Amino acid sequence: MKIREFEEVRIPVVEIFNSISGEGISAGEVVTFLRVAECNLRCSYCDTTYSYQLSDDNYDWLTPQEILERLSQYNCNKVICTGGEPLETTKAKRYLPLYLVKKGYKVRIESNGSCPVYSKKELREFEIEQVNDRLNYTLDIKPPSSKMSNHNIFAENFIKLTLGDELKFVVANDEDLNYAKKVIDKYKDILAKSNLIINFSPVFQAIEAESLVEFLKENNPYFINNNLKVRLSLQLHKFIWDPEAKGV
Ligand SMILES: Nc1nc2[nH]cc(C(=O)O)c2c(=O)[nH]1
Ligand code: SF4
Ligand SMILES: [Mg+2]
Repeated sequence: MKIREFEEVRIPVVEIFNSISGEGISAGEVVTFLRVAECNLRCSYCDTTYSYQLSDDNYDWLTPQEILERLSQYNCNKVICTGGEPLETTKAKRYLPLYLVKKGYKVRIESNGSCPVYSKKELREFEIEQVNDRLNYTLDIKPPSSKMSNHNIFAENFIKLTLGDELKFVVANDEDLNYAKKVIDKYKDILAKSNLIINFSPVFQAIEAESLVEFLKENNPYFINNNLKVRLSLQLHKFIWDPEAKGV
């Protein structure tokens, strides 16, 4: 889709709010969240089911121009595009993060890892030559407990990631940890080369953060030997606010 065509579409927006980024590399930074509707997955542990409950009162169908107007009220140049799934390939919402980059925002995309990151052609269509640090990805890798692990995209996406990008394993049990280890081992060379950060994040209240720390300590020699940057990531927003709260 070209930028001109994109300017004519409407996008289902669930919520826009300022908060601190709760997870990963950007944790603790004040950012504007832009949550688009709909998701191609149905994870067992989804904490944003309201983003895909199809009812018109849940979303506002906004034009790109209206989204820019809403964003400008938040006075922040950093946007986290989340959902739902922002990168679904068949939907116009896929191009919203590129549009925001084009308009001068620094954008991080929180994707479920089942959709391709942008191709060079898509960047060109939005008249973006070099993204540099204006566009970063946080890609989930869905483990067995999510029941969605057959949707993961691996090498084709990993190869396009660079410094400032990150992967996130949201894990609930030992089976998930073993799965994560296997994925990391299989793709360790690409992962090390891409300079990204690999986050381990516990499904809220499903696995003790302490046992995740044990896992990271145990596997640290392996991570170091393979030049992998691995971290624990807790969802700060679940500690600061009611874990069920929206818009935080
Ligand atoms: N504070 C805060 N940080 C977040 N990081 C990722 C979020 C998401 O829902 O994707 C999120 C969220 O909803 N709130
Ligand atoms: S990918 Fe994210 S929004 Fe979609 S079902 Fe899974 S947890 Fe929920
Ligand atoms: Mg979320």
